[in-house]
Amino acid sequence: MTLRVGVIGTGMIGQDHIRRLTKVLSGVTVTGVSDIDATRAASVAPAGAQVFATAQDLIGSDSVDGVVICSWGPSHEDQLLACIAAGKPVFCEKPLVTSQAAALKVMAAEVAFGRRLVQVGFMRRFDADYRRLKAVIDAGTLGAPLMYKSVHRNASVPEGLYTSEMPLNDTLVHDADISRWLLGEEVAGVEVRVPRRSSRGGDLRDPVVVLLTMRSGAIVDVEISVNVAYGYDIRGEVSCETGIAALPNRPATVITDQFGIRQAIPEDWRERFIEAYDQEFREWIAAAGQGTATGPSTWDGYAATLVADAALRAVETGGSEPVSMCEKPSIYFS
Ligand SMILES: NC(=O)c1ccc[n+]([C@@H]2O[C@H](COP(=O)([O-])OP(=O)(O)OC[C@H]3O[C@@H](n4cnc5c(N)ncnc54)[C@H](O)[C@@H]3O)[C@@H](O)[C@H]2O)c1
Ligand SMILES: O[C@H]1[C@H](O)[C@@H](O)[C@H](O)[C@@H](O)[C@H]1O
Repeated sequence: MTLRVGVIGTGMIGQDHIRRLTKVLSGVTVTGVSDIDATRAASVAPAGAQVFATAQDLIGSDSVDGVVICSWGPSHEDQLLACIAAGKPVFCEKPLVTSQAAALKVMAAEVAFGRRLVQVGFMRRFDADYRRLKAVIDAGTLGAPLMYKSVHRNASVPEGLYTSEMPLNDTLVHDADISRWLLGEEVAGVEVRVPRRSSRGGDLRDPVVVLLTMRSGAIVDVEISVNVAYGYDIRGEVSCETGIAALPNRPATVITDQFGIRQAIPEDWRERFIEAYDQEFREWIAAAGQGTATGPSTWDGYAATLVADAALRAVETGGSEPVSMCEKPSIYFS
């Protein structure tokens, strides 16, 4: 069976996902696209795909079995609720939504539907290196994890569009999710420290250091820098009782020339996580074909939203902000 997919939001990542859905992956075809910028949608629509005037038209169409949401975060809530109302499996780019209230609304709708329909785009969980790191921690041979260091550096961010809240409510969500997944527990509290500002970002609050205290007492420290110029640099290191487990630096050809001996650094997330995005969609296509979803869920999106909200509060208060979650609905136990 071929899954017929509609893509909402045809900007940077929407176009990259259209490329993988049409040129890389099998068992899937893009039958529709939609964007508030209709010219952009029309210019990137693959051959044979219909350009829908609105996201709601796309979601309701008989030619769409599953939906991929790549619009801006604040639009996700309405689009997710429409997908759930239509009973259609949906892959939604992070962040799931941008407020706790919205996350609870989406969760209530999915629970009322009775099974998972939503997969959130936390692609790190599909990255082979992160999967190997988790396997080492889960094996328990290094003892209990005590600390995790997560480094998240972007070369640059879109000027004017990326605001001072976004390191905490757009970028941090990846680190929050991967920390919960690697350590197998929820976040209990969040603190934020703001070091000397990088002059490269103008008024942008950059970098930031975020401390997550997990329920066991394990501590995660996250560096978020979004203007480092040299490339997209993602690192992770777990300190356990009797050893350390760390992500490898990505293998790359070693170049020797007049500038020295060096390895290239990925330019951005598209390059660094190219295989992870392919794999998250392979798994989504298989699950969506069965009318459901797999991997990061609405619950995980909700958890990351709470961490983002707490981080934004912590910047204001300068203290530790608690994270308290509602009871986990049974559809999210796998
Ligand atoms: N998983 C990742 O690594 C990753 C990487 C990049 C972006 N993202 C996420 O993907 C989403 C899109 O990011 P981007 O970088 O592609 O942004 P972008 O600005 O390049 O593209 C977003 C597109 O969505 C369209 N859009 C906005 N609101 C819409 C609506 N209500 N209906 C239809 N179209 C709408 C815009 O016109 C634009 O074309 C964001 O949520 C972002 O956080 C995730
Ligand atoms: O939307 C992007 C994307 O999620 C990247 O993976 C992250 O590194 C960026 O900081 C964020 O702005």
